Amino acid sequence: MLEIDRLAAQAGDFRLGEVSLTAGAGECHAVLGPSGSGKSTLLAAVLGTLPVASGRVRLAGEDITRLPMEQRHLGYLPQHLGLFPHLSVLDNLRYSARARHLPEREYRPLLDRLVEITGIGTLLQRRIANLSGGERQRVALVRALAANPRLVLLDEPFTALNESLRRELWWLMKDLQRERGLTVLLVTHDLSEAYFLADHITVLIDGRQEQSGDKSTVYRRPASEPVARFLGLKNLYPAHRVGAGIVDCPALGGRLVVTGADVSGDETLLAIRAEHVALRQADDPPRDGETRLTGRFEAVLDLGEAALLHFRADSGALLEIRCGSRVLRKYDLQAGKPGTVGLPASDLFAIRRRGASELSWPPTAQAGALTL
Ligand SMILES: Nc1ncnc2c1ncn2[C@@H]1O[C@H](COP(=O)(O)OP(=O)(O)OP(=O)(O)O)[C@@H](O)[C@H]1O
Repeated sequence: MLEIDRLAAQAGDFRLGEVSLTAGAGECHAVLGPSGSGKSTLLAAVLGTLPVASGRVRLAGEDITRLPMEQRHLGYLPQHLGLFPHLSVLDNLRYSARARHLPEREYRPLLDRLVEITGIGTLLQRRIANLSGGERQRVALVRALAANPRLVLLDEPFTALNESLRRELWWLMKDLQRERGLTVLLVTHDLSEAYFLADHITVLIDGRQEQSGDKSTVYRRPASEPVARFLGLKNLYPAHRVGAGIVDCPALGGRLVVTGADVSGDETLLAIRAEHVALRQADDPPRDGETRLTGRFEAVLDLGEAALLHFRADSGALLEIRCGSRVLRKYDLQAGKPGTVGLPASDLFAIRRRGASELSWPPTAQAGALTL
């Protein structure tokens, strides 16, 4: 089990901290955040290549905060791969196990399996310089995993790979986590990768831990505007507190009640995920607690499995809607057509606005249309 407790570190002028997170044996914790937010810096501090200014890192109960890097026995796939160019692929793969003086019979079965699954068996005698980008990435992944580490740190491990290989490796990671109790600290920009692999998610913004929790909570209830925007939530509308648990949100049709968490300041944002905006027919009977908006579809984009729509409400608000592409055909949705959408009360939630007074938290807000 990995426990990071109020970890702070300094890289040049950049300060990271304080970060606290955990990952149990066999779990994956994904670290997300915009470029330059400190994700690789966090990995460097856990790995031991960057000194820790304060805080603790524990692995299986052992405090490794000040342990020399080579005694931590961690698997590491750096963003720039860090393969040894003068060694063959096979010698790169054996490097960690040999450095730890593991006998070949101990590490070879896992290594052979990883080689087979990643399809690099024909590359073993090649030099790193002669490999393609995707081949190097697979070699670096196998190298990070081959010595059967307790914890593996993966910095953007699957970026140069095609979709089908990436998915295959995602499943491989799941297998290794389950079979060997492999614990993973993963840095990624890819939200679907984080949702697939991770049990928990931490979002870093400007070196600060903005939110951390189980992945569905972070997904369903981003705690602040920067997290929401980073996670791709577009439907955010300014709202004002007008009474206990009541907000006025002109863009979403007026007054709404916030039942889960009261708004303690004046300024907040009401939010709804694109996939929670419901498509309705103009003559659909009203539903309890659902806010209806009429307007016009401005754009309709068929992405294959799913579709993205832009809907301009009569109030002027723009809503992004995500639905299955079959729905497009069912309702014959096209840009320029008028339409009606529903905002289910349980899917509307309040978000803390940076720079403004804060909401009371945890974020269990549920908003519903208020009949006044
Ligand atoms: N050794 C260093 N000296 C000075 N500045 C550094 C050093 N290492 C990192 N930084 C700075 O710290 C900030 C965070 O860098 P870091 O690599 O951790 O970000 P990141 O979130 O991993 O970004 P990306 O997604 O682009 O890889 C950046 O502004 C970077 O330039």
